[in-house]
Amino acid sequence: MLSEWIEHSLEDVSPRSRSGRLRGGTYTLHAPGILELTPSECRETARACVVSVGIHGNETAPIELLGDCLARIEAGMLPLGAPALIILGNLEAIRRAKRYVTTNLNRLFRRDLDETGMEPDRARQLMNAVDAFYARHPGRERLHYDLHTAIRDSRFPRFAVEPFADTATLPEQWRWLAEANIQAVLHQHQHSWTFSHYSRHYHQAQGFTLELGRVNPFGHNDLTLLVPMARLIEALLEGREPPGTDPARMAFFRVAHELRRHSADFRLCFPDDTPNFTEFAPGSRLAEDAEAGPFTVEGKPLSVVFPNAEVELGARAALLARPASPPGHCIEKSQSR
Ligand SMILES: O=C(O)CCC(=O)N[C@@H](CCC(=O)O)C(=O)O
Ligand SMILES: [Zn+2]
Repeated sequence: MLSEWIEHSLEDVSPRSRSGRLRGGTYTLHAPGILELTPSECRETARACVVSVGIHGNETAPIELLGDCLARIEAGMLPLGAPALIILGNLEAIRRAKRYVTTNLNRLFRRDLDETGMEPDRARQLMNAVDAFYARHPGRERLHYDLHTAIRDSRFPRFAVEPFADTATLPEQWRWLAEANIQAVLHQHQHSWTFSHYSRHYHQAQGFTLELGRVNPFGHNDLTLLVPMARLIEALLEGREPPGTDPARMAFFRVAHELRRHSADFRLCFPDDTPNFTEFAPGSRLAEDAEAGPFTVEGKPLSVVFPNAEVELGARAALLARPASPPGHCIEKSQSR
């Protein structure tokens, strides 16, 4: 059943049964694309894990990676030892191989959301599912990895976005992510209302958006590059303590400024295929907007992440970041980089 869940969810096939047994536990299908795994025995070290993929419909590598993990659980190769909520985010967008259908789902995860439509309704359903899941596992450390791929190349193809929130990241996370071959970390500077931010902000979870390479159609992803990330997710599903390594092998950045598209007459002043984390020197003009005017780099260089001039009006068109110190290092060190 598990190995067919993704396919059946995308084909909108009604499940024969909404719950059942699997090796080492049970599964429950709460709604289309929302699957809970409950181990017969939870390990002491187990976290309450939310793993989400396909929040953007054209980001297929994480869906393939998750499919492999589920197949391994079903085959008895991966003994379930942690409660897990597995989410296929924007089913209709995945079917259409599009980032979203009417609006970007990954900007809607807020409890005061009052928009209506397919994506807002899905955001509410996913928020309710996460709320209920964490409530079923009180006292257990909470974790949420929201897996994505980026539209363009990157100086660091695999990187983590740490949402802005009051909840501090535990040092073990940096160690696990470094071992999972994450190459860089971007600290957010303000609330972003993404899915990983939701779990961090409202549930104090260790939540991250993980960018795992570039957008590709199904069947065109090189999953060998993601083996270390798959091992991390498998360790978490087993309820084992994942292995870690020195976080200083990752590059750390902090968002200094967010570029927003204010008018229809908006453009980014660099080529469309500029890789993420490309650095621009002071004096470089980065954007022109009929309403907000030009944006020029001032002071120290800025690195551009997620540039996209085609976003909806009012939405984020790029993050602009500067190097930051690795956790546990002093500020002076980062400034001298
Ligand atoms: O490559 C891009 O421009 C977008 C890739 C993507 O979907 N990124 C996420 C990041 C979420 C975050 O800021 O935590 C997004 O834009 O939703
Ligand atoms: Zn995405």
